[in-house]
Amino acid sequence: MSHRVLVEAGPAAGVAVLKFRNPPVNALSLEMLMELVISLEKLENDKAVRGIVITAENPGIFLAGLDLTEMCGRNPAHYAKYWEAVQELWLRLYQSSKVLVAAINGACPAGGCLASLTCDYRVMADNPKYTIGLNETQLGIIAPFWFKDTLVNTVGHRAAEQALQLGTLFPPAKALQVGIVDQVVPEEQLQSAALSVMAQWLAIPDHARQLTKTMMRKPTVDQLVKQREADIQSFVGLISQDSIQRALQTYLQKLRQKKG
Ligand SMILES: CCCCCCCC/C=C\C=C\CC(=O)SCCNC(=O)CCNC(=O)[C@H](O)C(C)(C)COP(=O)(O)OP(=O)(O)OC[C@H]1O[C@@H](n2cnc3c(N)ncnc32)[C@H](O)[C@@H]1OP(=O)(O)O
Repeated sequence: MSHRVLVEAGPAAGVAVLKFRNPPVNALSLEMLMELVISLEKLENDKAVRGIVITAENPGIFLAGLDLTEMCGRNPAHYAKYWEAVQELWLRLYQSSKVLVAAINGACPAGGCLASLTCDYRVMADNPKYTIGLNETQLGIIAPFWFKDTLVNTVGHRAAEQALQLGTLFPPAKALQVGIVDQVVPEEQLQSAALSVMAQWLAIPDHARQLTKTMMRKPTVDQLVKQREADIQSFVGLISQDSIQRALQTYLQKLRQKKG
């Protein structure tokens, strides 16, 4: 039984809706990553499901990205286990044979942005409080190569380089202009817009669409698959550095003090 991920049958035949519900901010903790992987595996094996709308149960925060508490003050074995789970989720999402449509109904930084970038189409609610982007450099860390590749595949090299170096979090209109999202709609129309685009994608024969998706994404997937262990070791080495730990602690403290 999954607590942090809710899967519902969608209103249209062949469509499931996967909702994040990991309060307070839908951070990708180890438990949540594992529940997501299990939910996605079940959906992948369900022949009745052809498309999945991915959204947050509660509007406001789509996903707050990776859980910073999983990357601070832990031991190398924990960092390795955590990073392997992050890789696994990305591999499941990016290689999914289903049509994935992200209905972005809240803040979508870093790992949240990455998850949405693995989808085939992104619709974002037009709320200026919501932003999306790979903001790792603002935390004093760098986006790994496969985060970078996923962004480059979406927006092109120049826009990705600028967004990554600056760690830009784009509000909806700007995100649309850069191409990080495909559509911006009034908040109350988000779910219907996602279902409408899903219907367009499902009008294409599955086998042709799936083979095309694999052809487009395989080179990017292969890069990680062939160096998964090395990527884990790089992550563990980097995240264990005192300077990185200090940067992450400072960022977490700033988030906590924001309220005070
Ligand atoms: C060569 C290979 C090398 C590999 C190198 C790898 C290096 C890269 C490694 C890691 C990559 C990481 C990618 C990430 O995803 S890092 C996470 C990035 N996320 C963020 O920057 C988002 C931070 N959060 C926010 O901006 C806000 O919290 C927001 C989501 C907008 C929600 O705002 P609000 O509703 O006002 O809520 P609060 O800010 O008050 O937060 C409530 C509590 O939740 C805690 N929190 C928030 N975000 C996180 C998080 N990502 N992880 C853990 N905890 C989080 C926050 O501290 C509050 O806690 P508390 O109630 O205790 O005060």
